[in-house]
Amino acid sequence: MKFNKQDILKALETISLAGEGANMVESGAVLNVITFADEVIVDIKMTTPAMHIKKRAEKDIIKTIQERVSKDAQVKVNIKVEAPTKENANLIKGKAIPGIKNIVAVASGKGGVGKSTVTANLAVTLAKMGFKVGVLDADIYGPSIPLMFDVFNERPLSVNVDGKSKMKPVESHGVKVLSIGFFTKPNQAVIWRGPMAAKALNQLIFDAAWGELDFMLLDLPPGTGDIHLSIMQSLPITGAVVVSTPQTVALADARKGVAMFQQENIQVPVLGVIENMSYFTPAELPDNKYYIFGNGGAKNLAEDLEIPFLGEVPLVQSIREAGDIGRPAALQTATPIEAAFEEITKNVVSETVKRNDSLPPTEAIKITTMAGCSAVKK
Ligand SMILES: Nc1ncnc2c1ncn2[C@@H]1O[C@H](COP(=O)(O)OP(=O)(O)OP(=O)(O)O)[C@@H](O)[C@H]1O
Repeated sequence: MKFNKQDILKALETISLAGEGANMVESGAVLNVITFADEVIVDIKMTTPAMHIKKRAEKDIIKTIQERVSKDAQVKVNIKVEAPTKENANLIKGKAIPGIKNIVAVASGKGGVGKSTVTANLAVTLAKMGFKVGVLDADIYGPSIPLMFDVFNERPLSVNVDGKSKMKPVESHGVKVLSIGFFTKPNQAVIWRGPMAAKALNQLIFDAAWGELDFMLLDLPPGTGDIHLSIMQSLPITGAVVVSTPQTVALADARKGVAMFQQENIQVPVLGVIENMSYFTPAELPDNKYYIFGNGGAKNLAEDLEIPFLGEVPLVQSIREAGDIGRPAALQTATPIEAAFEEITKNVVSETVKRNDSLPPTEAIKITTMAGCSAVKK
């Protein structure tokens, strides 16, 4: 006996997949029906890999065909799972900026965890590796990058580029720097709404003569407020790095930070988590480690959220001192601090490359200088 394909389709029109209003023929879930002797093969596609929903669909199909067409039908159901394609998922938003290949936002949920310190050290390490680097200090609440690069008394000059006046970033330690702090008075609390901050930052990016950059690091304000939403939605951010200490309160805020980037209307890929102040090491006992804020918290968080762990930075007096005198500690050669930042920076570069590779070719922004990073050699 051979069954009629139309009868099978008619039977399948009486059932729908869980969560879908239309019947499975109308919704396009039924891909194909093949009948051969007493066999009926139904190919369907689903958007969920959930086992119990797959099982239920299979059971419903078999039951319906046997009830409505023939109880002798030997029904086989093939289920193909197709994840829904999210529009604009992980695409770079905003206008691409000529000459700037990657914008990496450095964020933290909690304040004071060392986000600016990490940004400054990442920047000088990238520059040492041969990348062209810029830092844009977007921390409107407490712009500390000018201090960390010893340029707090400087102001960007105006230069003429193709007949237009542009701001020339200040240069220090091989890194181009612009800060919102150059334009606000010291001791003045800045009260800005998100769109205002985003507009000011847009100017610092688009109306500045950055030249060619492999990486622009964006030092974000702490927290997860509307400022962040505006910045993320209006600037073409390649990816974000979240800095946290291993302390429970900082980790809880870092989790919120990651969630913010992964939010439906933001979708900035998270390149990973960096743990700062992982352990304290006194200068006179360099082999001793004291886990003041807890042990391994950020690594566990990264594992839990299934995002890369980019590395850890110890709490050492010289990092603070180096920041205060405006010469990031990673510039001190042949030190464990230099090695720690090199490791983290390599991881940031390789995660950026991976992220760019997973974009459609038209959107992909490639890094051209691969110096110092084995992970990017192809
Ligand atoms: N690993 C470290 N070892 C020693 N001191 C550190 C370390 N990381 C940061 N610091 C010090 O901690 C203080 C806060 O760091 P930083 O300003 O980088 O934090 P932040 O997260 O950017 O702060 P904010 O929330 O104000 O933006 C600074 O004095 C800095 O020098």
